[in-house]
Amino acid sequence: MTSVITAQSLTMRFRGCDALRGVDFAIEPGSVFALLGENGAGKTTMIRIMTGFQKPTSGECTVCGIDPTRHPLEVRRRVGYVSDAPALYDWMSVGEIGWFTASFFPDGFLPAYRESIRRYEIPEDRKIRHLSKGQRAKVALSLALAHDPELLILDEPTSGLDPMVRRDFLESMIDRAASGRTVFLSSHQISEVERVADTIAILHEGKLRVVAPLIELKQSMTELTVSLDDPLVAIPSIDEPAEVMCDELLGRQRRMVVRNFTPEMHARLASATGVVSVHERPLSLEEIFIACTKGSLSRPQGDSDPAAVTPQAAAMEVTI
Ligand SMILES: Nc1ncnc2c1ncn2[C@@H]1O[C@H](COP(=O)(O)OP(=O)(O)OP(=O)(O)O)[C@@H](O)[C@H]1O
Repeated sequence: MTSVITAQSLTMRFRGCDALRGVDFAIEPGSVFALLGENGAGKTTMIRIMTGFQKPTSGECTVCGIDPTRHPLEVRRRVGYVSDAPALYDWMSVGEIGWFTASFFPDGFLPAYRESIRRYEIPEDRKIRHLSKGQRAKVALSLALAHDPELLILDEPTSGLDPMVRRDFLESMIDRAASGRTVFLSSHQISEVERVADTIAILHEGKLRVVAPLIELKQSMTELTVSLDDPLVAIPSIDEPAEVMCDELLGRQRRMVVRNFTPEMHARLASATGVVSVHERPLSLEEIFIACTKGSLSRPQGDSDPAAVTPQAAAMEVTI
């Protein structure tokens, strides 16, 4: 299957800031792919590169098989894109902006746009500058969808929409994916994303911490609570294929979020000297997000636990 979007070692360095640090992923057609990340994680930068508005410092990206750096207009013709702050011509009316945009697309754009505007109950003769924030978002979405693009790229698509419209809109994304089209969205709204996305990527300080199908991601992450005899006791290190996403010491309890933790590792940990008990608990997507975005990646840390090891916990770790 040909990927709709690919990113290879994508890096974006602004003055004094590494917005993206070696990002790799590939998105297959017919999926709803959600890019999650805290403020400043690099989501908009990623989208600006994909849509040809930003040239990466290094690395490669393709969108619908096209390099957006070399052919930005071609990419923008093929995809539907709504930015986090859609720039619409304020002096046009809702009808005029549809008519104007239709001139860049094949026949069929204008009737589809007008139908969408009618469903959102926005008067065609109203000026863009007189629309509410939510109405502007609806106009931007209608413009992005009217040519029925094979790929829809949405930066914070639901900000400004009321809960009813938000739900309907996100559910319509599932229908798009079912018909073979692809949706890429960036969001902070984890509970909403969880309802619609089939693949999740979590970006933290410009680095992708995880990219995986939602179900697989949730099955692979576990929270470990290790009760200890003594807070200074050394416990066996958790090695590959497992990955410690975060690690905290709370009194005599070590709390870790671990990916790909196996029953053998559990048995080894539970039988270690000084370990009283080991409890495992599945995590919600929100808890996974917090575990992946806690702490700073720029601090010098061990390879197996790049997220947030407390100094005490790091000092206690031994390899067996
Ligand atoms: N043109 C620029 N010049 C300098 N720094 C920039 C520029 N654009 C973005 N950055 C920086 O790059 C980092 C990533 O910004 P970006 O807008 O991609 O984050 P984001 O994940 O979309 O955040 P938010 O959720 O707050 O919108 C931030 O630290 C930001 O300050």
